[in-house]
Amino acid sequence: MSQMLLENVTAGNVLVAVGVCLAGSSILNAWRKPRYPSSLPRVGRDDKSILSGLKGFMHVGGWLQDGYEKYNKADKAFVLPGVLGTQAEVIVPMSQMQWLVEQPDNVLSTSAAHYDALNGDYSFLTPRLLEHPYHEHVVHRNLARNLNALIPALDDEVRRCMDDAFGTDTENWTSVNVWDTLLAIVPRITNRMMVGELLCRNNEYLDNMVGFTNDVVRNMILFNFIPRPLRPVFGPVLALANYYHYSKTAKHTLPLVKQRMVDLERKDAGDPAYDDWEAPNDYITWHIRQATADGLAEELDPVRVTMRLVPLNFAAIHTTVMTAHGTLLDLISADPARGYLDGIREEAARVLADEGGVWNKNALAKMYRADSAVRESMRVSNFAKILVQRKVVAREGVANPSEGWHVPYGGTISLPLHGNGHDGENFEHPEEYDAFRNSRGREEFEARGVAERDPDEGLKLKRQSLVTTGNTHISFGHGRHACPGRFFVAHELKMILAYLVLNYDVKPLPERPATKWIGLNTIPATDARIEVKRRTNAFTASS
Ligand code: HEM
Repeated sequence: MSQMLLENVTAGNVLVAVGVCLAGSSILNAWRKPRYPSSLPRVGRDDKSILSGLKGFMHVGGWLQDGYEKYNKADKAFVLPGVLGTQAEVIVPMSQMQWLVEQPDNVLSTSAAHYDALNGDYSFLTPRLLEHPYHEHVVHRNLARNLNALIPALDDEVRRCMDDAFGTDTENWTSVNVWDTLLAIVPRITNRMMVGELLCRNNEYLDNMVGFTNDVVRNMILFNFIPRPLRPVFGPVLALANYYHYSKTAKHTLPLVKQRMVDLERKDAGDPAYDDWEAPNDYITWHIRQATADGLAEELDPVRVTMRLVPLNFAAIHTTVMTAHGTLLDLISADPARGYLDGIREEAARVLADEGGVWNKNALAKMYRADSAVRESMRVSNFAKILVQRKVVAREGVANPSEGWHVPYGGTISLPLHGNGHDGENFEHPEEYDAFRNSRGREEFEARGVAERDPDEGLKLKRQSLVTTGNTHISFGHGRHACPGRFFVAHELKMILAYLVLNYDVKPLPERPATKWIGLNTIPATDARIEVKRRTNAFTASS
């Protein structure tokens, strides 16, 4: 039987099977799509053929831009068609952002949009994890308030893993693949915050956590080709790799979580053996403390805690790696005459000298140039074309007060990240990477005497920081569901950048390795390489 099956696996048969799946997917997609009002203008394909749907994958970015120029800039929403397995969405103008993000969660839901986009039915071990994203609540409540205390640990981890990844050879140039290097650095630093010092350096744990996030991304692509009625059959098969990778991480996290629960209980009970013990400042402690305070027995199951680490790593790893990758390539391929790397080097050395040579909240807050370089890269080298997706979960749908249209239950509404970030009315020379675009004004303001500083102007300039989301900066979302990890990311990326420029010379790249687009998402230039050499007068950040 299996012999017969194998004999039938020819290129032709595979193509036919893929074609049938695509056709089925497109037909079912058309049938189940939410009916958007006819008063909303449409962009993109004007016929419903499968071929047009397939070609749409290549053209959807252009359609989105057309809609942005024609409708969003005139304060109007429009419908962007779905391509392949994705669903059509309503793209609202930035003037409606406040309305969008202020809708209650039982009308427009962030988590339901994430659940659909990430295939929450299958890709995250149990649907419960994304149906009730308790890990997000824990992060919202705990990360920012514990961040300052985490800085010395992050600094320590940055130094260690940057030395490991970039080497310490002061004689020869070393060529490194930027993507792979960041994948060796970022998960480790991020997990120092999530699971602490010992586990964050465990390669088996890290490799499998990264493996899991890759599984989710791969499934996001593959599910597009599987018609919805067939997903209960194929979904569990696609999720096998996710279970495998999770179980390899749980091998390490489960004993840690169980031990932490015992330690916290004994400490709280006043056990004298724990007089000198301090609870580690990491996600595991925050989760146990938060779930205890919230009285949620379900979230105190040690297995559940280990599972929560998985979507959290998913939210943190690729987003940060893509942002760091974009920023490094933008900086290194900019004209050296613009002095970006030297400028950040000068800033980092000056700020660290002022603060006694160690990173702390004040020192990091003064890294205006590094802060600006990252924010500007998120604008010009955006990793998605639309963002801030919300799903209509109110049975009666949602009505828009500005234009009067109504979107039914199941519809999706988003913001035009790319159009807004590349709009000449928002940014002078919008296609140019101007690393210090957001820091020049701040530096100039700081250089004035105190009497000459207008506090309102100071406040306005502060809004140009990486973590301040708003009309012209939505890369972290906006409103109450804006990324709660962004304060952590700002610290992490500034420390990485500072360590790199203080301790390494980097050869400029003649041109920016190209980013490709697949539908509305980027495929970063994962083969890009840079050459680095350890500086003989290296300035170890916390030495
Ligand atoms: C450069 C890196 C990152 C980027 C670009 C990024 C971007 C985003 C965006 C766009 C959203 C969705 C906002 C919305 O739909 O309105 C989001 C949500 C979220 N991010 Fe991040 N993120 C990054 C890093 C992190 C890190 C390191 C963590 C964890 C420590 C994290 C945790 C979360 C969580 C928990 C949410 C869900 C918030 C909610 O729905 O209330 N992110 N992020």
